[in-house]
Amino acid sequence: MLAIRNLNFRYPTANVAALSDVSFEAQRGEVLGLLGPNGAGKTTLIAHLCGLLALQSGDITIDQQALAVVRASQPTRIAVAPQEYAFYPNLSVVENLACFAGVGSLSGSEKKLRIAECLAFAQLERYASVHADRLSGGLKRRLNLAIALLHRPELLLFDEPSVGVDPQSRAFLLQAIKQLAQDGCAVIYTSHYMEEVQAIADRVVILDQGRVLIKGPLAELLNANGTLLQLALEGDEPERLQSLLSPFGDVTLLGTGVQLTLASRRSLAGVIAAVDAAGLVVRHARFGHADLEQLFMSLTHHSLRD
Ligand SMILES: Nc1ncnc2c1ncn2[C@@H]1O[C@H](COP(=O)(O)OP(=O)(O)OP(=O)(O)O)[C@@H](O)[C@H]1O
Repeated sequence: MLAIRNLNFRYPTANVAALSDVSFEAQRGEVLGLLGPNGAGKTTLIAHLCGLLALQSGDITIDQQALAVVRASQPTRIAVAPQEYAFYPNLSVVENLACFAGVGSLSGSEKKLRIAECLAFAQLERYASVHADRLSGGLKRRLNLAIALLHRPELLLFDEPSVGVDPQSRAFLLQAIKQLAQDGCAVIYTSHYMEEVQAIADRVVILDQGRVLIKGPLAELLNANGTLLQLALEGDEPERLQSLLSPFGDVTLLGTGVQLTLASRRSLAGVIAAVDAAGLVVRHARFGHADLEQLFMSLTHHSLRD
């Protein structure tokens, strides 16, 4: 549905590119998780999709048509639920919906029906007559969501929608976004919370310093990347552990411990035996497939939150 090809972008005042040769696709019926640490280029990418930044080089198409053409001729096919609150604070919830419904092509009974459906989907019926500025942070995000859905968009962009949201609203938002993809939308969900992306994404693109570091179906990425062992010692001697374990695979310092990506043909038993023979006492151990954070760390040797 959405195809991004070889996208490059540099802000006029910047020395380095914000996006370098970025290519990926988003499909209907799927949540694409766009993940990356601060400054990775997520907002710059979303700004392109919203038409806020002009292309410098590369292509963005929707069903093989240039994005700019689609945005000009059928703007309601794409909707964004932005990081900031995108509504009129002095209007009630339902007045906001009526106002944004009027901006597009909705009118008459269809407009009324769609407002009711979006209120219901975002579970905002109880707050319909409340002024938007009196809503809690979580309810404000839900109003952003309801507004974004009014015109039945085919591509929905969520830019860090859960920042500053209480856990209950966060769980609701994640479930609602998953539902939208199941109903046939293409959804792009940006976040620097890898747990969220891991919870809802079908496909993942990880950006780092403006480049695509890794992309693919979430399940494949998590299964393909070997087995990880995280160890911490009594007495906090991670450097000693790092040199001891380096023959067993790729070792990264991780706070007071280390993370080892086991090389093929190396076994967990061998690692334990080596630690034991060195007389080291293990305080914490975790063994299993990598999660997205660990995958990112094993590729970049720094954390998503650095
Ligand atoms: N208006 C601007 N002028 C110059 N450089 C910018 C501008 N906006 C962003 N940048 C730079 O472009 C790069 C990508 O920034 P961007 O905001 O897209 O990253 P991000 O992944 O959204 O980060 P965050 O999670 O912190 O929002 C960074 O190096 C940033 O400093």
